[in-house]
Amino acid sequence: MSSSLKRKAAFDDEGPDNNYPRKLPAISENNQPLRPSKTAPNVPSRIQTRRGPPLTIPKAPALATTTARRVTRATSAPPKSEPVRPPVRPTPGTRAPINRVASGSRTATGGPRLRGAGDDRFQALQDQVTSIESARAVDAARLAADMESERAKLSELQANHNALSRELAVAKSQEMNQRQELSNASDELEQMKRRHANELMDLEMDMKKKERMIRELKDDLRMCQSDLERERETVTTLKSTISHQSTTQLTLSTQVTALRAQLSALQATLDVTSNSGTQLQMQLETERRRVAELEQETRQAETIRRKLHNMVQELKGNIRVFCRVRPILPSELPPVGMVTSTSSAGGSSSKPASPTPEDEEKLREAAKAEITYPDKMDHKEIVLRSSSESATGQERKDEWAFNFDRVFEPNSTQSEVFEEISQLAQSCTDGYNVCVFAYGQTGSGKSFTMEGGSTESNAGMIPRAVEQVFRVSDELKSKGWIYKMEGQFLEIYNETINDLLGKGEFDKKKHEIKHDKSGRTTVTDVNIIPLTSANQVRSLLALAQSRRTVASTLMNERSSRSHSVFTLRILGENAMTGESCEGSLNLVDLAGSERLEKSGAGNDKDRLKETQSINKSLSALGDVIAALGEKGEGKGDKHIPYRNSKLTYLLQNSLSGNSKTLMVLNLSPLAYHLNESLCSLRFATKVNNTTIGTAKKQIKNPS
Ligand SMILES: Nc1ncnc2c1ncn2[C@@H]1O[C@H](COP(=O)(O)OP(=O)(O)OP(=O)(O)O)[C@@H](O)[C@H]1O
Repeated sequence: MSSSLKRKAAFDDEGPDNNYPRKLPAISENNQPLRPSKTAPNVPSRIQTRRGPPLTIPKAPALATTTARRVTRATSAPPKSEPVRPPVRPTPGTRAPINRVASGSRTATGGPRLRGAGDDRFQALQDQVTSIESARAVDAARLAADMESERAKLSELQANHNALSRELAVAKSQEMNQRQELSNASDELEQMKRRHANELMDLEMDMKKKERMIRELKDDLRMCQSDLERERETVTTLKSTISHQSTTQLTLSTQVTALRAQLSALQATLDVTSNSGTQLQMQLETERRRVAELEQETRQAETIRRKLHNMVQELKGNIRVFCRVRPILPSELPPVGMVTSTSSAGGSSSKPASPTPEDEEKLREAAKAEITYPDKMDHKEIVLRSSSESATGQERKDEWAFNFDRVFEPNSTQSEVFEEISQLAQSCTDGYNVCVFAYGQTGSGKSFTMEGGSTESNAGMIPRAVEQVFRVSDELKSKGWIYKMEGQFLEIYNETINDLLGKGEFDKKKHEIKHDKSGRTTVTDVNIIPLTSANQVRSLLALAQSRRTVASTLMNERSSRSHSVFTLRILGENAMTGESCEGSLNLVDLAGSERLEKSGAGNDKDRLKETQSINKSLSALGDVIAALGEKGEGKGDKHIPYRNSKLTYLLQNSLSGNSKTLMVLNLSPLAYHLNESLCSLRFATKVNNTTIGTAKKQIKNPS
């Protein structure tokens, strides 16, 4: 049995589904009642009670016995003789007959009515009891024997039972041990599982870490491979370079050897020449001193050149006049069809024909005033002619000849005009005040001469002069001169000064002209722009022009009805000689000089005012020039009426003292403008004959 238990425990332990110990069925500590022995089915309860726990459940006869015993105690008399009936053996489950008899006897004892029958009955019962008693005795003996055998069996069983109990106890303790072991093992297993899970987790983390490391290493590897590839390429390049250089080195080392040989030869020569070197050093020193002397002489020569240049300018006369006649413009030719073509037969055709080149030329000739330039050498003379019919019907021919410092024909270029002016522009870097006027009637070419067109070739006097000043100042840097330049651009319209480089608030701001004792002229509240390049000046001129154009939409052709004055101030210092100078270049585009009746002002009040103020300022200019001329002729302390107009007052310092003034007289080539041209020529002659300086010009051809 213990082996079977062991086997069961082992099976439980080994069972595929039983990972955990299964609770074994409880074995009762108390002995279970054994099944009733087949050999002693009706053991009386009394015997059983005496000898231990009953082996069988007491049966009905036991009850009958109890009842009989009670009856026996109640009646001590012996039962009447009656045929003994065999005792009725109660069959299991049958009780009623005996009970009924017992209860009937109890009732019978209570009443006299039942006494006779009862005695019989009692006797019968007594007999019965006796028989039962004897049967019982037999049964008891048999029972005792059965009991004995049962007891023997029982003790055998008991022994078996005890043995089994011991085996069971052993098995139990073994099982307990095994269970303990099992529980320990399962605990251990649990711990192992936990450890395993932790280790697994650690391993997974490790693995992830390692995978990451692998990835990084792979990346590194890739980079290293590309680096390696590059390095390999570099190495290849370097190898080729090295091989090339080793060839070069070989060549060079050969050359070095050759050069060393040359060097030693030269060393020998040097030794020979070193002696003469000392002599050359001395010569060099002498030459250096000579150079310094020459430089000093150059500087002195520069100062002398300035003086001579000034003298030449003075000898030419301080106010010089150039006359320039502009070409006829295509727009000034008479409209096509006005002249009958000469090629048309009979000349009577009323139908207009397209003009031939000859006709064009004739048209041009007819429109042109008769102007000639007889002095082909010096270009100083201009002659105007006109033919008209006198009152008597005779043809009258008039001729006017004028002499100026230079006359420019219609085909002359801007650069040719500037060539003559450039010396004046240079004077202002020498510290002189220079003033260039453009004078002439409206449309005669003043603005073209002063400002010019947009291309390089037709740039006017202002941009060219500025460029020249910058160029000369650059050249003079080598002689120690450093120049600073600044510029302003003003307009005088109806005797009001406007700042063309300001905000364009024309005729609103009040500007005043001031002269200080050092001969410097300033205008209040105007923008003075530091100038750094000729290009910058060009854009400033364009800005001024645009401001004037804006204003002209309000005031109708403002540019021809106002004077414009561009002033470039130059401050120079020579650190070598310690000299300093301050000069200015005033470039003036005067308003149209036409007379009142020609101006077309008529009843237009504004035009009338404009023309009057133009005339006032131009005649004031004439008066100033005349007064200066008289003063120059030595007519004492002649008053110069500078204050008569804003223009003359502004240019006061440029018209006197060490100023060099040039007037460019612009003339229209049109026959229609002949009279205006003559007026301008007369005014210019007056100016030209004025000498402010030491030399006086002769009047060659008074008109
Ligand atoms: N030497 C020249 N060569 C070619 N064209 C010229 C010359 N002089 C003037 N012109 C042209 O004649 C026209 C009038 O010239 P400009 O405007 O300079 O005259 P102006 O005297 O300044 O007139 P305003 O007094 O109205 O300003 C312009 O179209 C100009 O281009």
